[in-house]
Amino acid sequence: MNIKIICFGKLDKKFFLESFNEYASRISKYANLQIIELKEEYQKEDSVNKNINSDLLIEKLKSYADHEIICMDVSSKNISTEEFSKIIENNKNLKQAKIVFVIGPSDGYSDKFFKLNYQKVSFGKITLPHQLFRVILCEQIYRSFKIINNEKYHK
Ligand SMILES: C[S@@+](CC[C@H](N)C(=O)[O-])C[C@H]1O[C@@H](n2cnc3c(N)ncnc32)[C@H](O)[C@@H]1O
Repeated sequence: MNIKIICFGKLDKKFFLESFNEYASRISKYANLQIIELKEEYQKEDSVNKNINSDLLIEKLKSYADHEIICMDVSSKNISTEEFSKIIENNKNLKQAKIVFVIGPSDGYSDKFFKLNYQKVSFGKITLPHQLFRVILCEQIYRSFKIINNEKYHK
């Protein structure tokens, strides 16, 4: 199974990198994880940055039309870990499945992006910084595999 995370920028803090590497290594037992880092525009006005970064994302996602695309968005539908694991599990053929999770830009998604109606989910109504969110998303992906495989994991 192939899982991609499209996100903006790099992990530049040692503690985030170490945590991410730990979960990436755990996930590697279950899936092929690939991180695609886009260069974020942040030097212009917020509204301009938002459009430029969202347009970049829209272009990038065109290459993944054959993937299930899930955009992570604070203000969208809240889902539990079990519901999140179903998104992974519901891919009919786990070996062939291709999922892309998207971590959005710092200024959020543009109206144009929202109009494209990608599937969007939230891990709750708190806004997490994108580097920390990458770690949390990987932990939830790992946790999902433990649930799917009925394996023991600390609560
Ligand atoms: C710093 S946040 C962006 C916040 C932006 N102001 C907004 O309202 O979308 C960067 C990205 O992290 C992800 N993110 C952060 N907290 C999240 C949460 N609680 N649920 C889902 N995604 C989250 C989203 O993909 C978001 O686009």
